[in-house]
Amino acid sequence: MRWSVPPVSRDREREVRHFIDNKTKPIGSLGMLESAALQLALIQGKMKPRIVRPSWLVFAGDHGITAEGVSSYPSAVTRQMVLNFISGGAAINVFARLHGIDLKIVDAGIAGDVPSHPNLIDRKIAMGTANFLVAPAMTLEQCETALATGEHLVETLAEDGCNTVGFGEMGIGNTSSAAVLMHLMTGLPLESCVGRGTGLDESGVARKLAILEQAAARVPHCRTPLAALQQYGGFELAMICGGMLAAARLGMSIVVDGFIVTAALLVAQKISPPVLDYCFFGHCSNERGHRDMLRFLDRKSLLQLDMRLGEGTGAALAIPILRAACAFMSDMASFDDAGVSRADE
Ligand SMILES: O=C(O)c1ccc[n+]([C@@H]2O[C@H](COP(=O)([O-])O)[C@@H](O)[C@H]2O)c1
Ligand SMILES: Cc1cc2nc[nH]c2cc1C
Repeated sequence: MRWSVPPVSRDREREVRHFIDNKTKPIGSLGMLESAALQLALIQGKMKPRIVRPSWLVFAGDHGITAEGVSSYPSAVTRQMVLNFISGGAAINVFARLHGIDLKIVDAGIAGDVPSHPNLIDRKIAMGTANFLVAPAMTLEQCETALATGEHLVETLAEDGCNTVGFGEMGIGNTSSAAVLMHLMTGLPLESCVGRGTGLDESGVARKLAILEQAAARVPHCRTPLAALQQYGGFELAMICGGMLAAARLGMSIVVDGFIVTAALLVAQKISPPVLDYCFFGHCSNERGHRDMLRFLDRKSLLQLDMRLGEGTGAALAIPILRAACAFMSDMASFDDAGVSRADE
């Protein structure tokens, strides 16, 4: 099957654990660095894994549902922020430069023209999705094109020698898409999936919830991942979903960002559950629902910084942690090397 992902082999798990436990530290004392190192070693099939050419794809798209007043910012901000990304002034630009991350912005479906630029990849499917309160967000053909586009972009990164890909997004209104997808993929009540997004107040969140309840009722029993993505997704969400499945199939590590990127992963793991073997969760976003998404997936995030920005920023900040996990595997002395006594039997 085109989208099927092989699980990471666990054959060398004992050997890798033994290698970690032989480092000069009490067993388990490096905490989540140890689980990250184990996972990286198994993904790469190497005792000394490395983060090579970390590359971030930030997918931008607009959302027809914004016509219902579900966001505190106007749709025009999607395009304006993309101009900011290409001139290098957004938070993700700053963090990417700080950590030596290659950054590309993808026009997945911005509702407006954007001038061409070397860091902008034009894959515009349409000028934003349709309003999913009244119609499917996209056609099945658009959905399949978006999945394949994400796949091809990640294949190109792999051909260029990147082994670690981070996903980011920009799209006014996309917490509405993400909330409905979360509801459909996890079965959790919509109420626990809907939050403030860019900054709605309590009454704004109540109105957003009422609109999303009505939208979700438009298609009863919409539980298959492809149908959910077509009905309620966004072009950027669908590209991220296809990109993640490709990255996993190619044996790359995936760094997941916040609420919206994890919603795309919820869809991807319904298509092929082993994609999760390749995922690292950069941070736990403050957007309502993200913590429950991570609980549903039974995964912990590397960071918890009360952020809720998107753009791939929370994922980018986790790169030094993944590098630290690689560094202790390759450079730290073992008990034998250093002549340090082990714990008493
Ligand atoms: O990453 C997150 O957890 C996150 C949480 C809340 C908002 N955002 C960003 O805010 C935008 C969507 O918010 P909204 O209110 O317009 O649906 C979109 O551009 C996201 O990148 C991102
Ligand atoms: C200014 C701004 C920057 C963003 N970056 C990601 N989502 C965003 C939403 C807004 C409103």
